[in-house]
Amino acid sequence: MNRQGSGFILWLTGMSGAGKSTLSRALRSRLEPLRPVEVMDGDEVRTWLTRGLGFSREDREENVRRIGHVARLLARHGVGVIVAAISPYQSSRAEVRQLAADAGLAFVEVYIEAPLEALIARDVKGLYKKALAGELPHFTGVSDPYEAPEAPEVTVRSSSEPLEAGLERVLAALQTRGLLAPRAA
Ligand SMILES: Nc1ncnc2c1ncn2[C@@H]1O[C@H](COP(=O)(O)OS(=O)(=O)O)[C@@H](OP(=O)(O)O)[C@H]1O
Ligand SMILES: Nc1ncnc2c1ncn2[C@@H]1O[C@H](COP(=O)(O)OP(=O)(O)O)[C@@H](O)[C@H]1O
Repeated sequence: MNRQGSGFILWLTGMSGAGKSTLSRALRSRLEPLRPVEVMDGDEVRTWLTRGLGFSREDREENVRRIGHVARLLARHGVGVIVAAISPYQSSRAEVRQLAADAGLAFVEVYIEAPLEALIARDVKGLYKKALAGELPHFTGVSDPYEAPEAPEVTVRSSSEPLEAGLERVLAALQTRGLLAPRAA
């Protein structure tokens, strides 16, 4: 346990449009009154921390590694860090989980699952249309792999359950681990 007792990394993984940003915003609203919280969203992180990285395997691994490093720094000081990144490779997610474990920090992996057909139908950003037309190489789920987690702490099925249901399960997972209490003074 770290000195301040309650820093953690809540890692949301899933394909584009699965609902990572939506769930992270909902989680932030619920957690903020209780404790310090930061959201690290792939889209935003790529504008700052990992600007210049692309979507090759090597670049995605580097992206995830840097996010994991900063998340650990924050969590070590008692912040509840919510990461929302596709993070498609099992080995990368295992690496950041290990980083957290080495620092004595809780790591809670949340898999946001939705069938590809549902994501194509949603297509919030119009990226699937482009990818299916062959205009976006290395697009996760279409022309690039997504390795689903085998044993995530929580699975959220965003195409078949309301946001609130998944949200409550994630909060319950934090509660069970004693991570919802306000940070000790
Ligand atoms: N080729 C390709 N594949 C997947 N996603 C793409 C791609 N090109 C751009 N985008 C946009 O980048 C966002 C994903 O960035 P991440 O940092 O989360 O990706 S990763 O974890 O490094 O795999 C992702 O955001 P989300 O839709 O919020 O997941 C997309 O908007
Ligand atoms: N549990 C849910 N039930 C129904 N629709 C959802 C759910 N979660 C997310 N969505 C919808 O799916 C889309 C997901 O977008 P977003 O959160 O930006 O995904 P991501 O960050 O994974 O790319 C949004 O339009 C959102 O309203």
